[in-house]
Order: sequence, then structure tokens, then C-alpha cells
Amino acid sequence: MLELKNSGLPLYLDEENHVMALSALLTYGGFGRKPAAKMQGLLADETNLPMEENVYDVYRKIAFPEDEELLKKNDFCYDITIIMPGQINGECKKTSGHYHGWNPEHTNTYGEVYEVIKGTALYILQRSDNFDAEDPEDVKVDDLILTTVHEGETIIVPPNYGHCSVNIGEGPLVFSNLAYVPCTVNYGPVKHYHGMSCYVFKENGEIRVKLNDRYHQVPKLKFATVKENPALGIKFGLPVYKSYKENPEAFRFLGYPDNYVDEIMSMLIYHDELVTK
Ligand SMILES: O=P(O)(O)OC[C@H]1O[C@](O)(CO)[C@@H](O)[C@@H]1O
Repeated sequence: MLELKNSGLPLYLDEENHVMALSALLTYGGFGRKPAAKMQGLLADETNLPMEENVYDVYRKIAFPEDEELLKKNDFCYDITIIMPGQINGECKKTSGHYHGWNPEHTNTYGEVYEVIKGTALYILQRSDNFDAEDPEDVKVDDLILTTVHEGETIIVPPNYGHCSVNIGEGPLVFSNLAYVPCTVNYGPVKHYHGMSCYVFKENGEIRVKLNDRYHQVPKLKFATVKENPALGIKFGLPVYKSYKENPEAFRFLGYPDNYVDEIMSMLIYHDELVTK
């Protein structure tokens, strides 16, 4: 069993089947699995799909009992996703991809915090101001950023961006999310276009990106990595769970996104090429 030290929590990974074990000191609210069968309609090539093969697991609402009250007060949840290693017909394993819904109290949708505990993540971030258009054919993607996040680093998924997590490393990708519970999730537009605006492949160890031609128009790809922002509780090397516990007020942006959009966007560092390692 490998201790998932970057989480700062007593969590352990079975290195053979990539199932996570939680110490009995922690409570958790449930577990969900997405095998390839449940990813149908989202993958680049679905020929001879290995239906039973696991793509990812999500462990929801992890906490120490003494922290449950604080999480409940802020309406936050801390979950862990494990994306399995490997590819399906060359495409790196990934989550379904979704947008967060609008909320009448805010101009911007909710963001969320993703902390890479083990492995290397590529987050596909795509902004659409009309993702909820009545006719999904009208949906327009205005910005597309492929953001690489290394082990021990954290990204704030910016408000208004649909997001999909891709495992580009060799082993499993383990990441946590700290998110605002009342945030609604919209899968429809991503499903309509058979995935996000691009697909990520690994061929002979090289990462390759292919645009999804079901989208009528895809903006120029941008490539990014991330930087920390202690004012928003994001300090690399300091587990998000711990950072939140020490300074819950720093994470106010999760429930009140409107005043933080520019600051969150400024945490992305742009590059000319995709960062793969
Ligand atoms: O399968 P779903 O619902 O898209 O969830 C995938 C991801 O979304 C989250 O719920 C948060 O955005 C994560 O917990 C998980 O990685």
C-alpha cells in the first residue's frame, strides 16, 4: 500500500488495482465507478470498447469527523478521484467532462479546487458563455486551455470553464477536489459533442492532442501550467485539506466566485507548447 502523502490524510493506494483504502479515522460518503461502458458517447474511438475496464473511481465526502461541521457550515465537500492508467484505443483515460450550472445569485459559475496527489494531470478547460443553449448546436466555445498539473500542485478550475481531467502520466492519477456542494453540474453539451473540444492520446509514450471535429469552431489551443496563490489558500506542498482547515476564509471564492475570476485566471502560466512532463 502506498501512502498518499500529498493529501495530508491517512489515505493509501493499492498499487496493483489502484483501489484506495481510508483509515478508520476518516469518514466518507460513498463511492462511484465509471467503467468504459459508462463512457460511451464521450470517447474518440469506441471500436471494440472494453466495457468492463475501469476508467475512474470517485470517493466522495472524505473528512475527519471533527471537520464535518466546518465543511457543512461552508457547504463544501472534499472528494478524491482516481483515473486509472492506460488508454482506450489510444486515448488517455479521462473523466466525463462537464460544466457547472449558472446560479441566479452570481454572474459567474462556481469554480473548484483540484489538487494532484499522485501522477500527472492534464485538465481540459473550455469556456462557453452559452453552454446551456436550448439547441446544443448553438453552443460556442470561446477559450480552450490545456493545463498540466504535476504531483503536489493544485489548480483552481476557473469559473465558467467546462472541465475534464485526463491522466497523462504512467501510473494512476489521484486528485482531490474541494467544491461547493450547491453547485449544479451540466453534462448535456459535452455529451452532445461526444466529449470536450479535444481528445488526448498517448502514442509510443508521446502525448498528442486531436481537435474534436464535431464542434463547429474550436478556438486556438492554449497551453498552461499553474502557480500558487497563498491568499486563496493554494500553496504547493501544503495539502488543500490542511490549508482549508487552517484558513477556511481563504477559500471563500468557492461559494462567491464573482470577485475572484481575474485572480483565478492569473494563476495560469501560459506556454507555447503543451507541457507533458
Ligand atoms: O463523473 P463526473 O460526475 O463527471 O465526475 C467527475 C469529476 O467531477 C467531480 O465531481 C468534480 O468536478 C470530481 O469529483 C470528479 O473528478
